[in-house]
Amino acid sequence: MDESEDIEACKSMQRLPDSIHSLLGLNSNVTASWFKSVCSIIKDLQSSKSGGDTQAKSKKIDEMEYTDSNDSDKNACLLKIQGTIIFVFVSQTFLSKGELASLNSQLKDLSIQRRQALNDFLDLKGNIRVFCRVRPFLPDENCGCARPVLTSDSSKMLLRTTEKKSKQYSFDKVFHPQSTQEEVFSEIEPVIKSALDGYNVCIFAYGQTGTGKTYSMEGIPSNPGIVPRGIQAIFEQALESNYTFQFSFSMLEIYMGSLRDLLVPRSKKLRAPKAPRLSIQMNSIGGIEIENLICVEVCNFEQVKRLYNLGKRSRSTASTKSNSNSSRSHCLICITITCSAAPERQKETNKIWMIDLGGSERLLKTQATGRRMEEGKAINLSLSALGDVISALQQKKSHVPYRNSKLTQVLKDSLGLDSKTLMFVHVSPKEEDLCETICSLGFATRAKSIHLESEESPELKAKKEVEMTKMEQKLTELESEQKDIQREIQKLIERQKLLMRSNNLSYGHTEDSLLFAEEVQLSESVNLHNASNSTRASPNLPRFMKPTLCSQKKTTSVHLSSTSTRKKSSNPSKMRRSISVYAESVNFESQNTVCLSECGSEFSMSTSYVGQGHGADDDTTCSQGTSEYEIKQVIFSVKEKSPTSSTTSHPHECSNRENIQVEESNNETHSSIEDWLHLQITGQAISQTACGKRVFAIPIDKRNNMCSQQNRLTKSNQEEIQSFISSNTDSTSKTNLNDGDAESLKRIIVDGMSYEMEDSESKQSQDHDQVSKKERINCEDQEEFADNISGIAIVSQVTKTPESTENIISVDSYNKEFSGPQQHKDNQEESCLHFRRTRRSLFAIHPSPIHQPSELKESTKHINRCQDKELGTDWLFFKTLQALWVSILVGLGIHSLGLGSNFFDGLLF
Ligand SMILES: Nc1ncnc2c1ncn2[C@@H]1O[C@H](COP(=O)(O)OP(=O)(O)OP(=O)(O)O)[C@@H](O)[C@H]1O
Repeated sequence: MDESEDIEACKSMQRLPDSIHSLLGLNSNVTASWFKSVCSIIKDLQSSKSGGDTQAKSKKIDEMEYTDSNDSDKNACLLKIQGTIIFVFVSQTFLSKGELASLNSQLKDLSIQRRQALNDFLDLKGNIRVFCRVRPFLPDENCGCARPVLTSDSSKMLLRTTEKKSKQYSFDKVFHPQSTQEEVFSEIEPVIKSALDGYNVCIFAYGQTGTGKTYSMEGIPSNPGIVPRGIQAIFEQALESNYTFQFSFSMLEIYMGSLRDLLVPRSKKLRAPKAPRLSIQMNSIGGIEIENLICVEVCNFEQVKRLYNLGKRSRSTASTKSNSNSSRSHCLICITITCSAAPERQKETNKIWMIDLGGSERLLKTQATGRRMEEGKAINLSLSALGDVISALQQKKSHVPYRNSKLTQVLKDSLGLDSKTLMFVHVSPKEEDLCETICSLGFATRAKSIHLESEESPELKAKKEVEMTKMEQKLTELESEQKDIQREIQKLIERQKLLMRSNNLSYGHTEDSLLFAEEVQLSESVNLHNASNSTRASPNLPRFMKPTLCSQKKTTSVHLSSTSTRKKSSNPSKMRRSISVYAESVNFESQNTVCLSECGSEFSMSTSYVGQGHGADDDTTCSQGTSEYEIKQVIFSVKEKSPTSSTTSHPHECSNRENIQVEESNNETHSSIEDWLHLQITGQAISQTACGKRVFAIPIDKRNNMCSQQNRLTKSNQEEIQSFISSNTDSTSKTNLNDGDAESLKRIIVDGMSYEMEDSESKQSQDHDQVSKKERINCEDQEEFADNISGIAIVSQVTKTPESTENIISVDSYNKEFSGPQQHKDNQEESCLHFRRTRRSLFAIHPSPIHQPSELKESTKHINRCQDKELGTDWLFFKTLQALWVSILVGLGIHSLGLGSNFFDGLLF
């Protein structure tokens, strides 16, 4: 019986108790032959699915005899049949639960095997692989001249250096000019899988300016490149996976040795506030964190695409001799993948970097001057540092020179060890670019150094090929086996749902049937418990402690609503606020235990960023943590909630209801993302007070689509803050804020001061911004939007350790704090944006007495007085000492000159 037939059969069975029930009053229609045929259907059903004890019990059906003596006997017969059918349903429900548990454990084993097989396969292929891509001639290029680049086979390349000489280079693969984007991507796909298995991945596009790096990475709309394909593949593969993942997106560039967040739009205004400086930090487990980098939680390709387009607009590009739209920086895209429900993954959180490197160029050839020359130098320097690092890793040197450039510092935790690195070296087919081509191929050779040094013999190579083919086959088999089991699970879930519905329908009909079914259920649950440990049923409970069938029915609905209301996870070790729908109730056991219990852990992951149900306690806990890093993290509001929360969940968890929710939320996501992008654009609208202190502001657009209720200050709050800010420009005006407000504002001021300090330190990035203003894309609409901001929400001081996000004070917690208990209560709904600040900045306070609320003014005055007092005592003591010392010196001098008192008397008179 195939899947659809099975389900159809189940559906008909589902209707059977109903049909029988409807016959209860119409006994005249029930004949002996009808009774017999129903009994045989039930027997068939039992024999197909039941076994062991279930079958023994179902012998009852044979014992049934149709007696047509009177109506009450007929009714009794019908009730017996009904009860038996229910018994069959219930027993099958339990059997399928046992089956589900075993399928789940099989699936887990398979996924471990598959991960291992994939990793072995990639290890054999090489954890650092270098590819070469030869660009085709462009329509406006003269392809008449002899081509210096020839590809002999898929891994070798001949470069004709002179008329008679040619040099051979070998790579993991060579993509000739006609190679398609699909072919290129085929090399990426296994690595994407590896990224979902928890390995860090780096994909680089290297090459001379204008050789097609951006084409390979980004592609063109009609022919997308590695980045869009890769990201799409990540989401697709996550969907197919057994686990739920969280993804976040960051985009930055390294321009002339400094980092710049591409998700922070540049402002055209001269006096516009600068974005906080990005700095590279290492966390306690050796991971690299970029302080202040915006990190956006994403849950589908569409969101990433929009963010990517936003970031792309801010990239530093300029027209050069070789390329009219040349990238003058390294562009780094980072997808951070988190999956805490999968212990077999290599890491709980890992990263996949996709890097469009700046074009390598010979300055002599480009004849670049001024800034273009400086840019070229910076690019070449960092490329050389990257080459050194890759070469050192290939040669397994004890010292890897990561510190030599910002690029290698950022990628430190993603290059080497068990990370996967793919380098696509691009070359031009043009004769005139021969020197650059030699340079690029030289770089590639260095990156592949270990391969060249231990040049494999043909036999060894052939053996390796065979081994790899075997591994690939094994991998394919494991993957298809995995898919089969996933399908089985899905089928079983469908069946279970139908059976459950049947049970519910049937139980409603007669007391007898109900009691009978309960009896069966109890005995079956005992069997099931013995059969499977993974089932969290509590069959050993005495009957009075077990849920009644009515309560089971209720709990089904409770469960469904609980999944949608998304309670908060109690897991305190989670890095970020998590919302769990983990179902603790034993009531689920009798219905869909395996599915729900596993589902709980999955959902607790999948909905972690939705931002609901942030209790006050949470926020308090968050605020107390110690911090090393400062990362601005933007979390989509509840409307933006991750479809991955459902779609990437374990197949057997995907209830129809959840799927429907996902589809609905997807529609909302699109409009919300637009709004969020606007918010990002206007996010630069950092309110600036006259004294230069900055308040990091999150603008709220007029439609209020993106920001959730809790992230908005009430109108009066906003007015208060605005009046406070304006009052700061007038030192005589007094604020009428209460103690709590003043406290909060103190913190804002502290933030402002520390930003100010950071600003003064970030001269280099300011310079960059000054320069880039000339090259910047049109931001007028962004500015306009910024001018239309209707209000501001103030971001509070946030602390975080890399391991724990309990230490976050989010916007909502600030708002809670600021707006008092009422709003606090209301703020349980959603969250939108989280900005984190370092604890360090808390201490980086310039004592500035102006523009402070009265309490702060008072305290500052007090501090100043104390300081003056302390300083004054020291100063007096020092002056006295100095005077004494001078007097002694003068005395000694006079004495040595032999001048007596007569001399002084003569002077005076
Ligand atoms: N494989 C290819 N097929 C078709 N066109 C290509 C290919 N590779 C590159 N091009 C074209 O060549 C031009 C230059 O490519 P691209 O801008 O990607 O170079 P780049 O290496 O990124 O340059 P830069 O370092 O200056 O940014 C573009 O017009 C691009 O469309």
